[in-house]
Amino acid sequence: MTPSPEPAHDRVPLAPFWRQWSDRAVARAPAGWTGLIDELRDLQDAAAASAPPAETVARATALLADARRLLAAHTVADDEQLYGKLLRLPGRGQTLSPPLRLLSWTATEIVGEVTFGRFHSGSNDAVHGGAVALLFDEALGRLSDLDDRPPSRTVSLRVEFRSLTPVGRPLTVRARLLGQDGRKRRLAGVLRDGERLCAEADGLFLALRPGQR
Ligand SMILES: CCCCCCCC(=O)SCCNC(=O)CCNC(=O)[C@H](O)C(C)(C)COP(=O)(O)OP(=O)(O)OC[C@H]1O[C@@H](n2cnc3c(N)ncnc32)[C@H](O)[C@@H]1OP(=O)(O)O
Repeated sequence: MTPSPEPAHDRVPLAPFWRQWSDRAVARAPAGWTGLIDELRDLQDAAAASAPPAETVARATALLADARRLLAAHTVADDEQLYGKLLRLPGRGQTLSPPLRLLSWTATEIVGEVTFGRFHSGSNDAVHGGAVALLFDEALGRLSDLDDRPPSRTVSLRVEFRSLTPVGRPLTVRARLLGQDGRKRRLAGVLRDGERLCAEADGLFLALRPGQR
């Protein structure tokens, strides 16, 4: 696999399993679905950042309950859900972890950009450590399963927090495949704010056997 000539997240090569998984969700997604997910992400940040008066709390709670009832009327099994499966989109259509935008990639390295919102703040405008681990799981997992490699699962993830990870600024994440030994893939990642190292991680991913979920 050669480095991408025109880096763009939606051109990241997907292995057959993930391409099918993602394309099936794209085909079933109704018009406006990605707008709903973007709104949900903005809502999480707005809720985390606000200190509203009681009338606003009551109105927002009623609106949220309405939205929840509308969506819950269309609950489906995990296999049929759309959330998190749009792999060609930064954030892949989910709000658990902040959108990871892949800027460049080879078979053994990806570089991406991420901005944490207030929703992922732990305290003092610093990102919660668990959210940093979430980002690494996402970035290392994405590289682990890139190209034609069979799908894998994280079996071990170790994170070292080197300095505070700021909220609201574009950060760079770099993941590398260090080696493969049978089903085992060793990966490492770094998260930087400009030149400053915020955190680094190493992980072990295990390729699933055929039929294993
Ligand atoms: C596209 C979206 C990107 C997002 C990516 C997100 C990725 C994730 O978060 S996945 C979710 C979190 N991970 C999980 O839930 C995994 C839970 N674990 C499992 O399901 C199982 O352990 C599974 C299926 C991965 C492997 O089970 P199984 O096939 O029975 O493997 P098993 O025989 O136990 O182990 C295989 C080898 O790995 C080794 N191994 C297993 N776990 C570990 C570990 N934690 N540390 C070190 N080695 C390990 C074993 O020792 C064994 O080594 P050897 O072959 O040398 O004896």
